[in-house]
Amino acid sequence: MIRLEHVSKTFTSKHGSVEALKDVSLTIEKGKIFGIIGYSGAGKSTLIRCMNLLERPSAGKVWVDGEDLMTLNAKQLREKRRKMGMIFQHFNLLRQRNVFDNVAFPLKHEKLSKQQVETKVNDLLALVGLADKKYAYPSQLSGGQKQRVAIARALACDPSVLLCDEATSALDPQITHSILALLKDINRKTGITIVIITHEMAVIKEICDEVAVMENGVIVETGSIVDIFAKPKEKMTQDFVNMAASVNRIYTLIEEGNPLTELKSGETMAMLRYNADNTSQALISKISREYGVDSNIIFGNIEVLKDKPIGSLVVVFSGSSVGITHAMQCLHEKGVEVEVIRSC
Ligand SMILES: Nc1ncnc2c1ncn2[C@@H]1O[C@H](COP(=O)(O)OP(=O)(O)OP(=O)(O)O)[C@@H](O)[C@H]1O
Repeated sequence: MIRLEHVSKTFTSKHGSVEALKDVSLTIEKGKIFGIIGYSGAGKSTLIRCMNLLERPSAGKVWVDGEDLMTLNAKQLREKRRKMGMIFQHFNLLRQRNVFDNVAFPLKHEKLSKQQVETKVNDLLALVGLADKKYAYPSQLSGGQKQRVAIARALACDPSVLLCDEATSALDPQITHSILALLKDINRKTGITIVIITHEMAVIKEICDEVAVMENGVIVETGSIVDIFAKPKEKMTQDFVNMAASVNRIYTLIEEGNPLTELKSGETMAMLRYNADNTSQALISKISREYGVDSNIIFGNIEVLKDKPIGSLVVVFSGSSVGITHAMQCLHEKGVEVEVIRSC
């Protein structure tokens, strides 16, 4: 388990100081895949680097598996970090060493025989699907293959935690998918805790159990992936959720003045977010029957997250203004989040 308590980090230079983290508290349960999302400069990298003290917090405590990292001396911290693997956006492989030597590199402190190292590295390369690239050099590998080597190297000392700093940001969507599938598989097989920082909600959606949303050095919202996608509370979270869904195109279409988004007098356009608890109910027919409100669905998408259907619809309601108000109230009472986009 990772626990941050009131962690702050201020960078000071001759140009002034930057408060990269402001009183951040966070608990990541053992065995979870935990995502941290935010725009550039939100403080994500600083936060993940505080988890293994690559960055030392200016204030606060960092607990990993019951140990307060801030109290460890340099040697103890080195030991601890060996149990906390880390991978990076640009892989950070040793260019002059082949794949085998890159993966074997962290094992030099492990007091293993040559044969044991050989077996360990072969097992890790098999795990990441690179058994046939043992003698290749990083320059001979694709981006996805380099990240697989980095993952094997990060797992060499059997860590309890794997920290992923924008690990898929340099990869195309298909390779990103395969790397995330690999991380998920490793999490399932080994029970390792995985922390992922990213600016892409698609990454969070594909792999994480829980997510924290960061803005200006603060965690603005945290929760299970299902709750965050179904009921995002903060504006920043809503923006990220919309970004991952095709329904967010509605805002671009409105800006572009697309005829699809034009409303007639008395119409209201709304975003409806529904979750597993209300997807099976015929709510659109219900509001039509009970309040005489027609619903024209402009966009819709449904996802299955953690085996639960989560969906969003962009709908234009028409009917009497009282009817529309009651219809939206009724949807809200049934657990559907209703956000009015525009009315005419
Ligand atoms: N070593 C440093 N010295 C001074 N300021 C820093 C340092 N590292 C980060 N910062 C500042 O701290 C803030 C948070 O940076 P950080 O890299 O943690 O954000 P981020 O969310 O990871 O952004 P990105 O996605 O662009 O990497 C930024 O304003 C950044 O300029």
